[in-house]
Amino acid sequence: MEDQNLPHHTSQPPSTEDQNHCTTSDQQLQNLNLPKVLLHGPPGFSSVLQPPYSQKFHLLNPSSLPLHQFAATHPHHCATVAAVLCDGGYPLTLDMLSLLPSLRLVVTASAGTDHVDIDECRRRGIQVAGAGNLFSEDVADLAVALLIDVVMKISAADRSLRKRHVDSRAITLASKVSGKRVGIVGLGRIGLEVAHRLEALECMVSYNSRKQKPFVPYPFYSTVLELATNTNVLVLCCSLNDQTRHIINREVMLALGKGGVIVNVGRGALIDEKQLFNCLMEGEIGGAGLDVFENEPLVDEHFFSLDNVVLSPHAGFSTLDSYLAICQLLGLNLEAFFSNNPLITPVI
Ligand SMILES: O=CC(=O)O
Repeated sequence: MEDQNLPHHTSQPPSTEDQNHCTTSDQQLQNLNLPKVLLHGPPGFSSVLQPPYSQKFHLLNPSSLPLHQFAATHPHHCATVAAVLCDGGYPLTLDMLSLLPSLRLVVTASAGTDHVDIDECRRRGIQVAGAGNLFSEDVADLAVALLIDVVMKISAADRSLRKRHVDSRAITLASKVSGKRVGIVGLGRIGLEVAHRLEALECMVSYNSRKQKPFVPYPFYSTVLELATNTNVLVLCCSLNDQTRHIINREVMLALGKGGVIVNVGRGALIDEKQLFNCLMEGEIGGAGLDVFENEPLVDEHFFSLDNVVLSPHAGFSTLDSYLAICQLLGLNLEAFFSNNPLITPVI
């Protein structure tokens, strides 16, 4: 696979060398009775499964080959793969799943599962485990950091200073974070973490989600349009599905208004990105902080020219602490499944 298709989740820190799928005969003998686990992620992905877990499975690592080519060249392996360990940036579509007739488990190194055909997994009785809440705090921290950066124009001021525009204060008048009316779209674990942080910043939090949450004190709006109408900032924390794709359209952006800011730590396609660019250009909204993009890992370069946009490379979960924790969690999920125990962080 091309380097440019490498995602985010588990591509760092630098990995040990990939395990080659053409194993030596000694290894083959050793592996005979071990469950076959196919690694579906960026080069270096094999390093996410560390000892002792890596020794409990027969790992197949086709990292340089797309899955369908691996299936064509190694049909015997694909016929008996019992589990797939995948990265959030690597899709597992219906077609791909059909190449793996013995598949019983998918473990993904991501909290989001929009890259996996969950309906097909459910239909075939394939269990799925994800990152659970492991990244929630990191992602919430980043969401708030992006919000503060856009509103207070920190990155813009930094760029200005580096260009020796020493009197940059004149052109980078920022606005206050405290007192902002912030609408959170999707009040799951990440959304709640964002809300708690914003309370400390004296923002007024409200939210939209599929259902009103009786246990939270924040005002609920049943549509994103109403939420946008009543807030200065939207923070997108919901998952991507058919109902939420382009949930932030031009109408919502216009409702948010000229000083409005959008922060996205969910998935790129929650926003109609072309309309976002147009609204930013036309001054219909004030700014955006984006950690996720519609065509990841590519970023629409139009955004590079906008000083009121802060960009981050889908890095909400990529602290070293969380990387170490996800490595362990992936192994624990595999081990649980093959010992007939419940998954640690089940999705289905
Ligand atoms: O985007 C990050 C994740 O889904 O874990």
